[in-house]
Amino acid sequence: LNGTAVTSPEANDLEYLTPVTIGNVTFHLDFDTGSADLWVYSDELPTDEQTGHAVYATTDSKLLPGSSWEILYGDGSSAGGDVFADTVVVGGLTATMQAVEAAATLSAEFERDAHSDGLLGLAFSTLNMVKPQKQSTFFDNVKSQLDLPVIATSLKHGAPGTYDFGFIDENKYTGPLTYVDVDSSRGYWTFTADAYAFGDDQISTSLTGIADTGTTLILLPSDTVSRYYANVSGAQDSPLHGGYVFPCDSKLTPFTLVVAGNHSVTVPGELINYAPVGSVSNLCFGGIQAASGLVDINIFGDVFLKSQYVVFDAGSQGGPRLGFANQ
Ligand SMILES: O=C([C@@H]1CCCNC1)N1CCCCC1
Repeated sequence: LNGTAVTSPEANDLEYLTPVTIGNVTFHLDFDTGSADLWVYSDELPTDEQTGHAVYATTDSKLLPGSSWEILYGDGSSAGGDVFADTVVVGGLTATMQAVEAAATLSAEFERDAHSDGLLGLAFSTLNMVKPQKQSTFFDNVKSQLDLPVIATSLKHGAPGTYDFGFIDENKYTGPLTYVDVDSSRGYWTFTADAYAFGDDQISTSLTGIADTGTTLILLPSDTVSRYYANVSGAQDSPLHGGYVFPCDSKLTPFTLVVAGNHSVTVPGELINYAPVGSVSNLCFGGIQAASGLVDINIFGDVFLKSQYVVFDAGSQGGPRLGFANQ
């Protein structure tokens, strides 16, 4: 059995939300290939923090005795609580004894997110934060039902896309799929590009980072980012806006990763114009920004992933790997 779930972007493609049924309640969760916990808003939160969200009824649920969870994300946000076992359905696929992590505390960033009802982690289960015993991700729990141990993402700019589980949909991409090996030793979908390019200007330096559906932008080393915006007239690193901004009518340089020897994975300039900074100024915020001090790795987030049909292959032909094709 395989499955497909439709995922829909919030305003400015800030995050993509996908319906997940837990017990008999449907939650809209942020699928996150950069973490490995499935957590949801719950009745253990202060009532005002539950308002507007689907809420997990812990009083009707099967507790995992003695288990708890606490996560600090690289963007500084955090959440924590206790753990239950429940039936979780995504895109027609069912995990009967899925660890569902009920939020009892949320940081301000999550309290401000009026739309997401929680996260569904799709990184490797070694990254799960439940104690005393790590729990398996939804993907690990359904993997044995799938034809192939793969998740394939089709995230789009300003339009619904899909998460395919167990199969690769040839109708969703053009040209060949190019695969690159993944180093899963830190629990992320980490890969290395042999070189990268800003437009026609190739830089023969390797770039290692993670494919992270839960991060909005592309986050790179600050000197690399400054070199990119040197190509964009009128661009400036604005403390007021928290990163690089430029005139909204700028023609942005494409960003290319060179992988698997000589295959180019290119993000068109248009996708690097992330969004206007506000309703009055004609400044736009860049889709490539510097990784914050908290995070010491590069993150290829949604701005990157939107240009590709991406196959997160956990080992259909040996080790874990990522496949990229234009969509
Ligand atoms: O917390 C995160 C991200 C935050 C946004 C959502 N995806 C997971 N990490 C990924 C990069 C290394 C540090 C941990």
